[in-house]
Amino acid sequence: MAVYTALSKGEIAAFIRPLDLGTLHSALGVASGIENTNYFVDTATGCYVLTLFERLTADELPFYLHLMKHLAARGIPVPDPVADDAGEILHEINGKPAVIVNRLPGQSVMSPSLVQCRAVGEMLARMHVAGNDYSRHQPNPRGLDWWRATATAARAFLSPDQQSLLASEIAFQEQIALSAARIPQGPVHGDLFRDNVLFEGEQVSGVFDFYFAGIDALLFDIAVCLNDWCVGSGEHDGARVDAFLHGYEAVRRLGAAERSLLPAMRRMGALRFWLSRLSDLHRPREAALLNAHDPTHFERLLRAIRGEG
Ligand SMILES: Nc1ncnc2c1ncn2[C@@H]1O[C@H](COP(=O)(O)OP(=O)(O)O)[C@@H](O)[C@H]1O
Ligand SMILES: N[C@@H](CCOP(=O)(O)O)C(=O)O
Repeated sequence: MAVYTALSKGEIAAFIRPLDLGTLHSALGVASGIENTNYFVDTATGCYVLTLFERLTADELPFYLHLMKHLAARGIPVPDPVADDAGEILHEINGKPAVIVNRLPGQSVMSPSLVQCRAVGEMLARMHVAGNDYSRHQPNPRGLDWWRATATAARAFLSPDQQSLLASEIAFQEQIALSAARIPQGPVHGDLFRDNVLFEGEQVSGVFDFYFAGIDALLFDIAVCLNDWCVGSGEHDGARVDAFLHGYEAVRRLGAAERSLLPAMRRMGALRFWLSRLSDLHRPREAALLNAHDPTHFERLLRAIRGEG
């Protein structure tokens, strides 16, 4: 994120007191990320991340928080929300919903090796398998309805050529929606970019930022990853794509229908992030620290996957 809500050390100390996390040693606002306010919080018992939700409401959060608990309980290295004495994992601070999770070890890798691409593919498949029996349901919050609404709002900022690309891509995605609904579905992370994964050497040590998760085609997650992890200077880096898919399929094989829908899903992933970046750019929020992402990157990628690059 950014730090949208500044918290004093005293406020953070008061927040963690009922959670048995020990004395507060330090609290540092985190500059990366764009959705929520995050603080790295170190206490006598360990290192944690405190997140204040700036857009999501308390009603919307249980799907994400329980998904993280579900995956953590099955050995996936994801943040595990800390419960209070009553077993409640969703808290409140300054009138906003808040959660505190363990800080995962490792670093994000912006230029992943083939071995790291394979490792993230394998981890994604493990997440998909582990999420198979997750019982809560919520549609992908960045699905068709959201694209339509966001495209309408973004239109004023686009050239005629961009408007026509947007309209034609949404029409294409509407056409394939039925086929996409017939391939394997389950909880998807929805935003598994390089900055949401941590590595220790070649091993994935953490996957975080589940706040765009929902139930959707598992292939959507694969497409989002290929669009971020396996893109070099052009549309895609074939060696990285192969490494990622080999890793994924070592755990979960793709069906024939999934394979044939992959290019369409990659278009869907590019559309989704083009739209969200446009929306963030043109409707920026107040933040003490905020780094906006470039929408034109995904416009170019979308054109390239459509064969118009
Ligand atoms: N559980 C965690 N363990 C380690 N680092 C984390 C964890 N959660 C967040 N971070 C760090 O905080 C930064 C911002 O988190 P992120 O979830 O991307 O924010 P936002 O939801 O605002 O986009 C990340 O880039 C990462 O460095
Ligand atoms: N990954 C998205 C932006 C979402 O921000 P995050 O920091 O919450 O991952 C993008 O690159 O557009």
